[in-house]
Amino acid sequence: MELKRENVLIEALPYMQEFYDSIMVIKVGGNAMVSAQIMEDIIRDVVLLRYVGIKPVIVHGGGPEITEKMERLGKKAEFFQGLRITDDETMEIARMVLVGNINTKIVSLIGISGGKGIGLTGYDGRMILGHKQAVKRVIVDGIETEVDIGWVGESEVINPDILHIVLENGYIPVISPIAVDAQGNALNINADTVAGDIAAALRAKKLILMTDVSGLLRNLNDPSSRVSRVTLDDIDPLIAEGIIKGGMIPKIKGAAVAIKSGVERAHIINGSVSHSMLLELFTDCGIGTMVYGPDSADK
Ligand SMILES: Nc1ncnc2c1ncn2[C@@H]1O[C@H](COP(=O)(O)OP(=O)(O)O)[C@@H](O)[C@H]1O
Ligand SMILES: CC(=O)N[C@@H](CCC(=O)OP(=O)(O)O)C(=O)O
Repeated sequence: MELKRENVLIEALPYMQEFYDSIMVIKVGGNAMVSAQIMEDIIRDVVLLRYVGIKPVIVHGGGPEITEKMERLGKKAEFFQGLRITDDETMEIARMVLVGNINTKIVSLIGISGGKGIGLTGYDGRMILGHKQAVKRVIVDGIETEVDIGWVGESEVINPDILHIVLENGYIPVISPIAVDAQGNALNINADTVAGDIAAALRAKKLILMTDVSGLLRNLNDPSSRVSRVTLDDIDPLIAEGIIKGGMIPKIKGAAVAIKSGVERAHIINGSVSHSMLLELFTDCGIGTMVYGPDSADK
């Protein structure tokens, strides 16, 4: 039975009270931004959160857009264990797409919806300091081979000061997944990893990872196989069994990093379903997959 409109609002009240003044990190994946309309809807929902007293922080991806731009420039996109092999030219393209296109688009949409967005990268306030990932060793035809994945980084230190400053002044920070190393070089980091690290550093109330599937699925071809709750202890076995793979690995690992640092819950939800974030946050029917630690089994 459909809820009457006023009941929807009443049902939301305890959640609004609980979340008031808390920080939520929202990762919007390139695959969730499948259309301009979806992107507009997601951003409008984020502005709504700000107006009910939540402090949202957006971390955005853009993997499919980087690949498309590379192909248009005649370059083949290559990945190693889900990470984009990033040579000098790829780094330039990634910065162009992430910072130049997607970040400014999101900031602009926030403005159109009546909020105040501010675009940031790891360079700003030295927010994400990192280093290049080590050369990988793999066995090919029985021979150990080295793979250099280029300017792919991992974060060492997150300085959240700049985020607190802009949040306290009513802005919605929009972060591109670019870090900086000690020499000032740009590093490409998976956006789920950045979102987990930022949520951890801010001790956010929640981390919300928006993607193009309804959550963690036991069987990728069967949407009804969604796992609604996952504890930290479930994660390694699910990866070892091959149930969690590809793009879901950095998501679940980012969620785990956040939970271990005190974030109460992480949610993996389908961003391409209209207003999925509002349903997750403000209604009794949790959607998607919730990742939680030993102390937070409730919704
Ligand atoms: N067990 C799983 N459940 C759901 N999705 C999975 C699973 N294992 C791998 N995936 C893949 O992860 C993808 C989401 O990650 P990704 O493509 O990186 O999205 P985004 O751009 O939103 O970060 C899904 O589209 C799916 O193909
Ligand atoms: C190192 C690495 O792979 N970085 C990612 C950064 C963007 C990203 O993570 O975007 P999605 O969230 O849309 O996948 C990339 O170059 O694609």
